[in-house]
Amino acid sequence: MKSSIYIALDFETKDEALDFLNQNELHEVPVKVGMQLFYKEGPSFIQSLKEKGHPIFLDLKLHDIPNTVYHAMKSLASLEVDLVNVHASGGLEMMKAAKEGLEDTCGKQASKLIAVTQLTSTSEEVLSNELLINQPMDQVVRSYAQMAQKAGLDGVVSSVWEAQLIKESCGESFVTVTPGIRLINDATQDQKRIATPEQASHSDFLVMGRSITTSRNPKKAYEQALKEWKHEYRQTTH
Ligand SMILES: O=C(O)c1cc(=O)[nH]c(=O)n1[C@@H]1O[C@H](COP(=O)(O)O)[C@@H](O)[C@H]1O
Repeated sequence: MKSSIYIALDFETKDEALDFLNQNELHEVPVKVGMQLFYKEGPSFIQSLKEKGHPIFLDLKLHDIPNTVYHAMKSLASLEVDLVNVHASGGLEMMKAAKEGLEDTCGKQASKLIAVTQLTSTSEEVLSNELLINQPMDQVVRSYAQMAQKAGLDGVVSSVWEAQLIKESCGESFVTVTPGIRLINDATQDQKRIATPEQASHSDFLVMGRSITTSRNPKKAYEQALKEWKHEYRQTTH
């Protein structure tokens, strides 16, 4: 998998999503399909995106008992997308079951599996006051990432601000996927742990929705994000 930016297709219908991609000439770009569109349009939409050559992150964030997650992943495996995810808070056994479900269907060719550590919409305050987790965010994210690695997963979702710690703890090949990305001066909206593409030097993949999809010029916004991110890449790796 080449590092890239997944555009979050958080639209109401497949027609809206496809029009967005066509009108902005975003051909074959990596896309993320989440609950909003998948619940409405289902597997046939995934198939049509694949036929158009888009790499796909199917973001359904499974979180249930291990047996249910195992069978759900068996169903999702047959869609043969690039990336699927679960919530790490489902625990070690659930994550192992998710991986088994994928591999029992597709073997080593299965979709890559990643776990959400803590949502980028969760602040330190919410972590401690609502979720009653009394450890700093970066420690929680690190230990969920280590648990995901122990379960045999390929990587995790976190904010940009924990990506370096994850790489240090789990190794360079453990994949870091970071949403909560905003171009400079864009509104934060419901996100809490945001960063610009330029700050994302330890991310293997970025996920960007509204900064691109609601931009006046989405293609330009996408290219701008890639440029800022890759610039940072060059500075840190050479
Ligand atoms: O798993 C995800 O993709 C995800 C995890 C997370 O912690 N935060 C997060 O924002 N996301 C997704 O990433 C996208 C971010 O959208 P924007 O805030 O519009 O850029 C949404 O589709 C979210 O569902």
